[in-house]
Amino acid sequence: MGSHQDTLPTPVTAAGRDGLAALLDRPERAVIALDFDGTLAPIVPDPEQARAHPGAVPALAALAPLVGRVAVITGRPAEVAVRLGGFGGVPGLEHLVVLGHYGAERWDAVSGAVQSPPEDPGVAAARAELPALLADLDAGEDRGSWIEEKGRAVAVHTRRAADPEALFAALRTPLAALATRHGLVLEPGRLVLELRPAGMDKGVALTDCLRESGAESVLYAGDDLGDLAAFAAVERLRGEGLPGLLVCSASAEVRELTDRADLAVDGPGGVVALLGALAERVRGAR
Ligand SMILES: O=P(O)(O)OC[C@H]1O[C@H](O[C@H]2O[C@H](CO)[C@@H](O)[C@H](O)[C@H]2O)[C@H](O)[C@@H](O)[C@@H]1O
Repeated sequence: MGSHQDTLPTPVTAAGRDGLAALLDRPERAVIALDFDGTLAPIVPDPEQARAHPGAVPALAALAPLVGRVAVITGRPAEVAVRLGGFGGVPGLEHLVVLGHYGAERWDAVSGAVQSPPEDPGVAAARAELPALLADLDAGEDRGSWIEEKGRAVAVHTRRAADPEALFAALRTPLAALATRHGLVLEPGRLVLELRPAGMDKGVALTDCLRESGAESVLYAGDDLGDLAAFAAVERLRGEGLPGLLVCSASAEVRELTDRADLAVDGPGGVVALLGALAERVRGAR
């Protein structure tokens, strides 16, 4: 990896500068938590083709031994994020944790196993109704929608449609109604509408992870609407005295995180550069 020593950016907010200072002061008590798609992995049209940015695993592996914990918190099934990210069996990532399905699943590198709750029967019921509903709306696969089977959730993607935003907008209300009918919630994301069980979000997942780790500071990086719950958790915890740094992996597709972030970087490449610069700064201070 090249030198990042002089490239550690300064957060634009006082709270973010405090968060970064606390992280650098006691890195061994810091938690670094990151989203996967759009943050560690560039966005691509086919979710199965997504891969971690080539610099992501080396940067995480360099940083992880220097901090209290590194966690990936993702809407993906944990096993899928581990596979697409290439996170398993990596020297330096022996204690990595991947919290999948917005925190409902947990994979840890020590055991290599995934812990999951029982499946919600509402997901199977909603899944069974989806193809007919999309056909009734003239929004089937022939119109560019694509159903992602996620096991504990089901998602409808519109990125491949001729007008992805228009299809997304047209599907939002009917899919919200379908979710409600089956006791699920609708999770909107980057040209994706996911129907998933209620009761867990990235804010709950991050808060639990911080408590379990005895964290004294946190860095959270995300790019999409599902990351706002984690942003809100960090904001709340800052009010309770836990310093935190909010990083936005910025894109032209999502604006909602930029104003809430202490630091905006240019997509996964910017996140990787930030992680590398952090590792160098921490190592240099030893
Ligand atoms: O929480 P995340 O790790 O950000 O996962 C959120 C969703 O990401 C995936 O969809 C997004 O990435 C795809 C691949 O780049 C892209 O094609 C799609 O348009 C994006 O929305 C994934 O497919 C979903 O299951 C995740 O929930």
